[in-house]
Amino acid sequence: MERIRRAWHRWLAGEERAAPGLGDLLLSRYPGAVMLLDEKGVVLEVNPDFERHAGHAPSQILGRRAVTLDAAPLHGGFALALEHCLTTRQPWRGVLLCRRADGALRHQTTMIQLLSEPPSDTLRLLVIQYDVTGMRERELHDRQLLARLGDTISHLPGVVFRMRQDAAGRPELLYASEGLMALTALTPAQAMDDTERLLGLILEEDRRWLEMTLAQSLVSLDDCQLEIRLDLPDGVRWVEARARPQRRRDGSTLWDGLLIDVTERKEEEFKVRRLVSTDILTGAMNRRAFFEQVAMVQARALRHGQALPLAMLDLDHFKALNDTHGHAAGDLALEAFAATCRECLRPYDLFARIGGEEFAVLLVDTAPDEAWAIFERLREAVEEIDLEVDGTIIHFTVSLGLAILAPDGSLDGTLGDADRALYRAKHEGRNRVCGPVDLEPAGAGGNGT
Ligand SMILES: Nc1nc2c(ncn2[C@@H]2O[C@H](COP(=O)(O)OP(=O)(O)OP(=O)(O)O)[C@@H](O)[C@H]2O)c(=O)[nH]1
Repeated sequence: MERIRRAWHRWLAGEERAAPGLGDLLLSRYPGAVMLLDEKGVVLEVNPDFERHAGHAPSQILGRRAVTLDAAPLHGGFALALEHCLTTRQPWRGVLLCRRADGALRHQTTMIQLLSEPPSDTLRLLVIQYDVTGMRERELHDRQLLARLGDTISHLPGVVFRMRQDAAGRPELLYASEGLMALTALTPAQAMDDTERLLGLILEEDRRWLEMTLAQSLVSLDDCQLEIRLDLPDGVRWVEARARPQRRRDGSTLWDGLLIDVTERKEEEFKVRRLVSTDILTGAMNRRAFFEQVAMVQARALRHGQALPLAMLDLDHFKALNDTHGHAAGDLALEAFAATCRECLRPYDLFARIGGEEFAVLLVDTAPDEAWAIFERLREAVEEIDLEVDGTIIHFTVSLGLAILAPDGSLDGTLGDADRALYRAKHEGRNRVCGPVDLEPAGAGGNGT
């Protein structure tokens, strides 16, 4: 600005009129309108390109007050800006809405600088304008577009987010759309303020899974996708998270992604999975599901080098029960037997119907030397079932064959061992537990019949 002022002074003094100097160059090359005003705001001179930029021929404005350019000449910003400059003797910068001769309104970024001309110190005002209408329209358009986009995002049935992980892996939520509130009852502002508050909702097991998945994606820079559970006041909800990583030069990573509540879908999936993996009569898992579940439990046990107690269970003289009381009574006995087993076992032990009246149990997180007592209690509980059929109380018993599944052992092989132990139990009189002799407590066995 100071350079323009000095150049302007030199130009006014005629120093640079003979050969084009900086002032002339500025005036002829400046991509906007330039005016020199007297202290009353009357236009004394304009730059050569004035008409192109301001939309008025010099003849229309020279000798007239500059404020006539203002869209509201009487009380518009131009008059206030000039007054500000004259009273404070400070430059003024701002955007003025001006009207061209053809009536079009244009936004002009305006700088007004007070000049005092020596030796008389006559006051002059230098006004430099640059038409920013296009820029403002684009800005407005972008802002409207962003607002519409924000509106659309806030109506999405999910959450759009951006998260940053610093080089040390510390996460920080940079953005979350409004959907976060419906999903977690946290506002985006609360979650951005305290990222841990949001991440703390993830079940611990799933948090480890999330961290592992993010770490893998970071290495491959592939999209990551996983399902995690959030522990919310109204229960656990399943959320599908998808995110794409972008590595930054400072070692941090940006994750842009989506969170979608998939609880209903998961519940349907569980229902279907339960149906295809469950025996309808007894509610026990079926043979196929048992093999799948045992493989998972065994994979975990392998990490800890744990052996798993397994038993085959077979109702005694079941054919006779069917023959005497009817097949329906047999079904009732099977149901009562399964219910008793579930009562005696813990929810995470695996209990399956392997065949007709043949069942299998795998005890999870149980030392082999504790197994015998558990199965013995189960045997006793079955013995105590009073099954009422058509006014008659029926009793029945079960024989159990115990075996130990080594952490890296074969399930088929161990089921074979348990089957042989079961055969022994039948052979030795039924209603008893048989198994490896080293596990057998002194005086083991049931009330053999
Ligand atoms: N009611 C009913 N009976 C079944 C079902 N599945 C198998 N059974 C019967 O279970 C009986 C099994 O008989 P066996 O294998 O001879 O054995 P058991 O009579 O129990 O004799 P032991 O096992 O030697 O004590 C057969 O009569 C089958 O028909 C079922 O779903 N419902």
